[in-house]
Amino acid sequence: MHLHHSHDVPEGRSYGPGGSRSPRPDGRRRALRIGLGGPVGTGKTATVAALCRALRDELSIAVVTNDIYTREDAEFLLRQAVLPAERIRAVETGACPHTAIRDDISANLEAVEDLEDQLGPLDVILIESGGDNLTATFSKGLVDAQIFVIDVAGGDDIPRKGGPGVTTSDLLVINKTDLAPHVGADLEAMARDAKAQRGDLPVAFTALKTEGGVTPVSDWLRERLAAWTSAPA
Ligand SMILES: Nc1nc2c(ncn2[C@@H]2O[C@H](COP(=O)(O)OP(=O)(O)OP(=O)(O)O)[C@@H](O)[C@H]2O)c(=O)[nH]1
Repeated sequence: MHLHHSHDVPEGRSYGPGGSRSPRPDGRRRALRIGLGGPVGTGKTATVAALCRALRDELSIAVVTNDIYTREDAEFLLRQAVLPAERIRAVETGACPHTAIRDDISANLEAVEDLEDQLGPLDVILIESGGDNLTATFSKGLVDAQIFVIDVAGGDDIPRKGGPGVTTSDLLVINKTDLAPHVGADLEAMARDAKAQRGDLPVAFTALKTEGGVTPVSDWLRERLAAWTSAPA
């Protein structure tokens, strides 16, 4: 099919914007698109890697990474062989990664549609944003749901301080709980503060270096996917 190379995002994209379930031109439902954002070094790539390992035998998964000038995150995932190489795409944002996931989403949309064209039906596409600050959020035109990853090493007052990632993400991941005793982070206070900021929106505490550490996130993703596939197309 024809791929868009312009920087404008045309109205009525072929597979429909995030949030819309409009089918692909061949009538199939498009993949569920999940964004992963969060500050530098909190474990976004580690979450993507662990999700791929946990789910790749049961689901058809692909990944898009965003880095400023490099393909580092994609290369890490390739080295770790979490998925076959053709399932991993790198977008070099060349500037603030915010822009690529929020304002000018055309390069990411192109990567997503390209993956679906080349690989056939996919269940999930994970879109990882470059490391950024607490305000990085994804355009609803790019993703159907977003995960925001923070860690206990960044300070246990981050959930209390809020910010759009903490307050509005569909899943807040608080990673590196294994480090809590070493950095004096109070996990119960973090859970309380997150609840106060997020109400009923879910929070997952993870220790990704631990076997099975990604389970709360993979369980959430399975639920999202079940809701996505059971809703009318
Ligand atoms: N102790 C501990 N380290 C972790 C955990 N998860 C990730 N790490 C480590 O934290 C570092 C950063 O993880 P990444 O997954 O690269 O973080 P990122 O958010 O993708 O980083 P950027 O892409 O640079 O923003 C790596 O050295 C990981 O091995 C965890 O649960 N516990």
